[in-house]
Amino acid sequence: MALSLSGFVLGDLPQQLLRCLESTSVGELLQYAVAFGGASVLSCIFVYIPVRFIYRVYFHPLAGIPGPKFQLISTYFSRIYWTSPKHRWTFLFRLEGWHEKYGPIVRTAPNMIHFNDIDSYNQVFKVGTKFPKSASLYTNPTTKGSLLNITDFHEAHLRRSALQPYFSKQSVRKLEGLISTKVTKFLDRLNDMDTINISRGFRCLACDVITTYSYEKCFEALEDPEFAPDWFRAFEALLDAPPIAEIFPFFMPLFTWLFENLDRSTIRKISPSVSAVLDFTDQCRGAVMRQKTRWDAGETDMVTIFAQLFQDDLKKGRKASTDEELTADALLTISAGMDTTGHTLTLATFYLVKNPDIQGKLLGELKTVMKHPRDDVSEETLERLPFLQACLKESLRFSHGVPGPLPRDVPSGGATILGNYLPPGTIVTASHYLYHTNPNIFPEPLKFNPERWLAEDTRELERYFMPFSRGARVCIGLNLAWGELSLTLARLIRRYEISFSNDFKDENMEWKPMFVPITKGPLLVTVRERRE
Ligand code: HEM
Repeated sequence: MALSLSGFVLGDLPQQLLRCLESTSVGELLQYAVAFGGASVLSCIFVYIPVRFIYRVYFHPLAGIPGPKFQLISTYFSRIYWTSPKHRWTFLFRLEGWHEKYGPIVRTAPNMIHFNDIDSYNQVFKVGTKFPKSASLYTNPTTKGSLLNITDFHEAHLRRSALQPYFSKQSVRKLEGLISTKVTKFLDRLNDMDTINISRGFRCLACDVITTYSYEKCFEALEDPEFAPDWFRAFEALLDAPPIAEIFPFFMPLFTWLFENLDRSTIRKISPSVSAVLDFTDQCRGAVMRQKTRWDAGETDMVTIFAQLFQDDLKKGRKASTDEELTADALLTISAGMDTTGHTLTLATFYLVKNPDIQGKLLGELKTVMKHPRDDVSEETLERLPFLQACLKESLRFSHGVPGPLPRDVPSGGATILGNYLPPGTIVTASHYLYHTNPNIFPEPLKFNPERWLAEDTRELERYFMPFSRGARVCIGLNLAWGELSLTLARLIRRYEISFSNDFKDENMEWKPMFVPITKGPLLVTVRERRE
């Protein structure tokens, strides 16, 4: 029987529909479903998407902001395009070209703009900013519950102010002996290795510093014969998440839920990397929970960055962190401190080996405060060495911290950027990479040239230098990072003659802008003790 819709009277439409369905065969129903589905897809392709595109280009509140039109077709289309093998990890570099073509403000998605203008950067990334972190990026399940993912200002301020005292310059100075001990261990290890994957070595060093510093429990990554503990390789594998996770981000919570609820041996069979990361998370949870138990039992005299988070702060109205939040922050401090510091030291070493004249000048300066190659030195002394500081700044400029784009939301009430009104909810983005490579500020930006930091007036360079980001969400570990960077680089260069290993190629240092920059391959070196 043909399904007739003609006789329906609105009042008893449900009954009529039921009767009609009863007398319809399954085959006919399927035919209708296919026809309906097909019609929907066709009207979506030929009506909905074009109409929406025309609206976005000509009538949307951001229509006046120039930018590539193909970015306005569909978010899914863009995600598929930018995760395709040819274009994956190239978005950041394409931004450069767009800014050249369209000017300092570019519309990069229907509801998103990117700006390349230092005054606007300082407007958005300042202390007391009204632009919160955007949930469009800070929802990564691996950092769920941690400080990094908090978008609410008040909540972030409470969490930061509980952690910050442990990362003040004074606190870091007190634990300088700890950093020095780990640096000595790292340097001694290099002596008995042939070809050294120093990219991993630096990360293991940073891991051992931050875990000892955070909760007394050193993870002993430097003990691994190849500087490659299992969990560490797993992190490397996971950083390169499959494109499908980027195209359909809403599947991520489902995967996370699945992995949280399957038993570990099953997960190991499905994905050894995920299983190793979960083991590592358990290790972090175990370390921080052991401390919490001791704290709750009244044993408050211990090294921990979590002391304040273990308890309520009634005065400020902050509740003690949950076990999940403590675990997430433990994981965050390790991953945030390990990769960024490791990457910067890798680039510093690469450029110093590549430029023997620069290395020679640095060595000369180091000899003025370290008479013998194996001498220890304090950070305070190193702070007075202008060329070392210049080399570190140049390495940080090349490493970018988090290259971008970093998204922030326009607050209620809207905002004006570069003369353009942006309605509330617009996502504004900025990329540290573009400031660090601005040729008007850093002539020959891709040349490693520490001398630029020794000019008489470097105020303009400093204005464009933000490897630790700026403002309300500036890196919490920057004092610790400076301590690690200066002590490690100074003692490494003073103690060893370093050469590239035969297996090393310069292309290894090309990098992909994931959330942090990841080089194409490792820095492989050989070392020889300086005999003096
Ligand atoms: C060379 C070393 C480092 C660089 C270049 C660096 C860079 C950065 C940058 C650019 C951000 C802002 C990210 C964003 O807005 O999404 C950040 C955040 C953060 N960094 Fe670092 N970092 C370094 C070392 C460290 C260390 C050693 C720690 C140790 C605890 C650390 C802990 C953090 C934390 C917890 C945050 C999140 C802050 C928040 O969301 O409020 N970082 N870092």
